[in-house]
Amino acid sequence: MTYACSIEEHMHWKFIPQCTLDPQHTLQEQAAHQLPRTSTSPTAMSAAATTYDREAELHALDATASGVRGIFTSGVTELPRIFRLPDSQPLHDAAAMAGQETLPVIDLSMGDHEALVAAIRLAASEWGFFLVTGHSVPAEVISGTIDGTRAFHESDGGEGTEKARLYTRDLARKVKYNCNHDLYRSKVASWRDTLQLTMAPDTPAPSELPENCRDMLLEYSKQLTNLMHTLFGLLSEALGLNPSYLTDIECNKGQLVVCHYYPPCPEPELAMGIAPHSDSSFMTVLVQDGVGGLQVLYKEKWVDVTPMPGAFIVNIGDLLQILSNDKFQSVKHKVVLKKTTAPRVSIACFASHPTSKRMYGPIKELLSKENPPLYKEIAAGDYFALQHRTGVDSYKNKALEQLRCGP
Ligand SMILES: O=C(O)CCC(=O)C(=O)O
Ligand SMILES: [Fe+2]
Repeated sequence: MTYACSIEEHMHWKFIPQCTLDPQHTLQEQAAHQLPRTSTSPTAMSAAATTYDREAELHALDATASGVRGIFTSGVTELPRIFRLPDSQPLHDAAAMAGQETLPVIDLSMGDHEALVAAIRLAASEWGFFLVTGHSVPAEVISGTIDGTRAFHESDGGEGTEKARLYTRDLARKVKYNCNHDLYRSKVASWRDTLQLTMAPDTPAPSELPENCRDMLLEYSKQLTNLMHTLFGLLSEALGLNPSYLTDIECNKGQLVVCHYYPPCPEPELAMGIAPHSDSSFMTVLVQDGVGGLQVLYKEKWVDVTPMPGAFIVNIGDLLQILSNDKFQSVKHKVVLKKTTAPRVSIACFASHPTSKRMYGPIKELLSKENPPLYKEIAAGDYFALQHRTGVDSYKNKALEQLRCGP
């Protein structure tokens, strides 16, 4: 969110007009076409060029309206420089020390309710991340939504296409497709395209959704609202509150569904799928296909989230860390790229409401003399803006730090 957070996207962006370039052109051709005369040449996109106009190349990529997938299908064999991580990228050093631990797996269908609440409490406080099985989302809804996402991203771009219709950085649009929500702000672009849908509190008209996965997305959104309702109930109980507490304060009122597509990358070790970030949501529920690449920071080591068919990955967002007064952790995660010929698809569903004016701070019932509030109150919408301003870096969460009460 920010992703580098998905939801942060609501808070920024200048609108870039759509482009009608011939999708058959390679990105290099289009870049050459659009670069200023003083710029290098088609090779400006390549890693070998010694000087390059980064801004122009970002605009050239944006203008294709075909994202990273368009670069991939143009047949590049070298990673374009806009995606190249600096040699000293410390995050890669940390990636080298991958932890052996595995994420907790929680079976929602286990009969013992107390044991279930205790398992959620432990996972949310120690890891901030866990897998859930035994949920009631039908397998065909999950696989259908993943397949629909893949089909959308692999459909043609260019004039008159669904992709061109949806390609935008306009914050007001509820349904948008683009490449890197932070393309013009981040130092390094990520090897990823995204279809983003604001599904609640106001659901977009079905005609706004991509045609090939419209029904699936509506069904997925409904199922995820129900799953999140269950999870918020368990998390409320894990905090010692009544089960409806978190939904009563509207944690499940907003929903953002973010469908990521990571094309195969020519030099995966030099690029990033998603830079390290924590989610500014209350909670995020993610499903991934079988490719893998998601890593979670646990005890200062990056731990792989190995794909588990049918399981959802749940993580606590910053706003729930605030509400819980640090009883639950919002943890950094990132996506590394695999050496694979298969694209990766993941769908993140954020319980978040970036325009909400409702104030959130540590829950009063959790506070005492021994447990004073650790954070100031903030409106949900303002928190997203704060995270946007402060940015994210590898280990610190600057937005949370700024909200922390003084010593
Ligand atoms: O693709 C993934 O596995 C992670 C996505 C993510 O972290 C996000 O959208 O915030
Ligand atoms: Fe995330």
